Amino acid sequence: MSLPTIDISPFLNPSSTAASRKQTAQAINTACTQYGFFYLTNHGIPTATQDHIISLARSFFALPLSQKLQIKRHDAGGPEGGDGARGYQPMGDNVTAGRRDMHEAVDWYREWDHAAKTEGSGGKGTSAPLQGTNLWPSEPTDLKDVYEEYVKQVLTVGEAVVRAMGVAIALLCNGEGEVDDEVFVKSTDMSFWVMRMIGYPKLSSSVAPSESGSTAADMENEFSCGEHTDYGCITLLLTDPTPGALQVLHKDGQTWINADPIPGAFVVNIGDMMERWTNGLWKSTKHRVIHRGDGYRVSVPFFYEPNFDAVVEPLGACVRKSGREPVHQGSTYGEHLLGKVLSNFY
Ligand SMILES: N=C(N)NCCCC[C@H](N)C(=O)O
Ligand SMILES: O=C(O)CCC(=O)C(=O)O
Ligand SMILES: [Fe+2]
Repeated sequence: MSLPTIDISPFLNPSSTAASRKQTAQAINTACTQYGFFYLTNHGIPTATQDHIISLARSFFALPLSQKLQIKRHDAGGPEGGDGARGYQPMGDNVTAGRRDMHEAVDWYREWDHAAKTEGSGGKGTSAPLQGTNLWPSEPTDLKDVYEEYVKQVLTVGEAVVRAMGVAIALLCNGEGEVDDEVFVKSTDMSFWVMRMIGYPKLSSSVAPSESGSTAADMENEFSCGEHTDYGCITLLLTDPTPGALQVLHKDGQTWINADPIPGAFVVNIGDMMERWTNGLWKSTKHRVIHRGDGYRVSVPFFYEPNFDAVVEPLGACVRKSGREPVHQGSTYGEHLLGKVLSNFY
């Protein structure tokens, strides 16, 4: 079993035909209904740029801990402010489902000043934990410039994918009433994006997940990143070539599929907000990382998320198409994100 591939070029190229866009949209429907994960090709970001992003990440993680700690994140903010969940998180600090993940990471978010459209959420309030300024390492010296340029490029790709997803959902729910095929574009036009640079040492334990008789130490060493769903709209994942690390849960709920990297392609998956909008027609699929292969693995997921203030609720046509009650009564993406971020640390 392997994941489908989506050619996004019809949504990036202004002279593409309606037929080619429809073909891409239909392929997205199949991929998101069956897997919630796919490979994305013809996205316009050169392989050399992707390789540069990965090699800078590798150089950063190879630095002495004391140097990495210069941009350490201390907390997820709070009423007195903090670093807004931005900065370096040492090995074992991240927690998924109550267990330590065996990875280290740096997070950057959209700068807060521009994140909120309204006065209310721009002030200190419930959003305080995410207000802060990005922390950039002084080494590698060109990391900040290269990553900031990459953010601009990957935002263009994210926009094209959610545009295609709007067309896809309108096709899928055709006949179930009005569907605004720009709904995802409008709700992400100030995307409160997150970029995360992750380093994974090879796990030392040889115990398989949940094998009985494993000791406490083994358990701590079981997952590079425990099983979870992503929080928002879509994730555009870039990784080094290490195979066998990222695993995606098949919708049978039992089989883990290896999402091995394909050179030049992004691994894309949908997050919780996309599942909510589509009332479960598309699934925010569980995935995990177990790195027992060779070498130190690095990845850089880019989370293309809704606006902080976007109200996300099931679309009427999707509710009718699904034949189910609405899966959620609606809330802002910011509220959903805060609930996640505040429970993410050891
Ligand atoms: N989607 C993001 N930001 N990915 C990092 C998630 C790792 C899972 C997280 N600790 C959790 O418990 O959900
Ligand atoms: O490193 C990877 O391959 C995936 C990471 C991931 O799932 C996440 O950070 O949300
Ligand atoms: Fe993830």
